[in-house]
Amino acid sequence: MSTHLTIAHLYGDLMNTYGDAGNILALNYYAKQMDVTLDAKVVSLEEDFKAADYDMVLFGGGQDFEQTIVAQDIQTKKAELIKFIEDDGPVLAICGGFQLLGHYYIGANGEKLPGIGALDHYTLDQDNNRFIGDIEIKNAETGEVYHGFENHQGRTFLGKGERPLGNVITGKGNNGEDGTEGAIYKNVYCSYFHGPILTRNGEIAKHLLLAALRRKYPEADFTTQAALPIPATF
Ligand SMILES: NC(=O)CC[C@H](N)C(=O)O
Repeated sequence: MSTHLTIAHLYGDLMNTYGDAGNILALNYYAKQMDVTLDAKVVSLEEDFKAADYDMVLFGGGQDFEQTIVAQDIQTKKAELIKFIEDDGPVLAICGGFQLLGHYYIGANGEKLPGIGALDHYTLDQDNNRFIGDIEIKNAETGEVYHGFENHQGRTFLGKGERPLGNVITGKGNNGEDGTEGAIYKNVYCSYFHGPILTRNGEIAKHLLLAALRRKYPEADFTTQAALPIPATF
């Protein structure tokens, strides 16, 4: 059976710090082994996002300047993005993208940027400091250990219905206080990990692809794809 997935790369031309676009290369790598073809389309400023047109959404990180622009434009896509998420659409949101899926982000200059409140977290600023460095976390449900590199000013606090992507082993994570990193809500995976995250943590690529396949092809059997081994990168 031939399977195909269409990915919306949200603001891929603006929110592309630290090579987050490499996540598409990683998805392609795993999709090929799962016998799935992919196409990814950048959906940027003043372009329509229709939930029904996509099987997955990627939303990368960005600097405060780009985030200011995106925070305004994304309000026009808010209703369809929430529809996609509530309808179990798989999403990967990194750093600035993670922040803008929540209620708000306070930038380094103290400006409060609105998010879309699709997830219940919020992000505060910090005084003249950033969390920068290698990070390692462990997911409480699967026991999977993920590796990445974080570089963020924002301090995110999770809300209702969200569980962390992992608990911090080394590094700072969401806020440097509560030991959480990232968020999972329905099929939405959020993280501060660059690296990019999927090249270093193939399990997450697999979770996203399987979620998209099962949603798009509910009658099909993806046991073989689910058994795909993930090469260790360390
Ligand atoms: N790497 C990023 O996406 C950074 C996001 C945001 N500008 C922050 O500093 O927290």
